[in-house]
Amino acid sequence: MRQKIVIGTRSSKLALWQADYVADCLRKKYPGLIVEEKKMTTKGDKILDAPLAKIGGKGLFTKELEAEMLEGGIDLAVHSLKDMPTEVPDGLVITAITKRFDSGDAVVCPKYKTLDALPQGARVGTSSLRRRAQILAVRPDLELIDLRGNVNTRLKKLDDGEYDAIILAVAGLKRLGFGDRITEVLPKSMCLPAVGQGALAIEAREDDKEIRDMLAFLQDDETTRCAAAERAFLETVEGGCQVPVGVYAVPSDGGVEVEAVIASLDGKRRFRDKVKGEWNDAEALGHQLANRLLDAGGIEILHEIGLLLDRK
Ligand SMILES: NCc1[nH]cc(CCC(=O)O)c1CC(=O)O
Repeated sequence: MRQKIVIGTRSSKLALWQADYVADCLRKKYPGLIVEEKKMTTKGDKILDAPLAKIGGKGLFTKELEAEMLEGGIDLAVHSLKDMPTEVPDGLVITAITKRFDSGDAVVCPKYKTLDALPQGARVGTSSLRRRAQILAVRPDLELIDLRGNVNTRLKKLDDGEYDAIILAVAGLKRLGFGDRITEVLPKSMCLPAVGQGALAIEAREDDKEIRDMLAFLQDDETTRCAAAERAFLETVEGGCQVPVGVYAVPSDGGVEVEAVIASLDGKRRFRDKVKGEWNDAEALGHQLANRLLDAGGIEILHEIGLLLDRK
């Protein structure tokens, strides 16, 4: 048993909440263990003036932490699973995925409350192509405007009157104590979440058996299986957080059901479908669903967006 563990984290309030959460779980489980946090800045934190989709690049929020872990400067990193690229660098693994409580997307709109109630042409802030496409599909009249920055900054921009409504992950808002600002949770029938949205990924060195054993208790098996299906879907459509795809896996009849969408940026074309199967086939189901949506026409959308270079 290690006497001291160093957790690497980004320094946004949300990232710190997530690192603190894991640190507290570790201290409770292993009384006497010294748990330290090392705050780091990633490329995604530095570039705040460009839309995420334009900066591109995988691992925008993870790379610097991963390099530090490989060097031995930190023992583990806590990430939002949704920010994790499907490929983890050699020598590292996602060693545990924590229980997901909230997977959905929220509307924060003090004046009109719901998306339906927004007046014609209202200004809606989101930096996610996935949210943009799915919202335009039902409300093509709305003006979608890019919104960057951490959760606190985004809420401030709304309060300053730059937007009529903004869309954020339910999980992030609740973690930071802003659950009461949510005026609507978008139904999954309208808006499918990002891969892994709401779950935490704990990344460690692959060969660090001691740390990995110590972290094993944080793993939630159900969430892990669902995440496997969702990440397999993403792997096949080949994108990061910033492609207009949504996917959501849930336990169903002792197995798993996976539902996904690929949508054009204007929301006019949408390919959405679902598959159901055994727990053990979670990954295969994710791949299968991705291929089905690509074949149905999704592949043209991804080509248009220029994100899909090579179909695997
Ligand atoms: N891309 C930023 C990001 N990464 C994780 C979350 C929220 C927490 C989560 O989904 O687990 C957010 C903010 C948001 O999308 O509103």
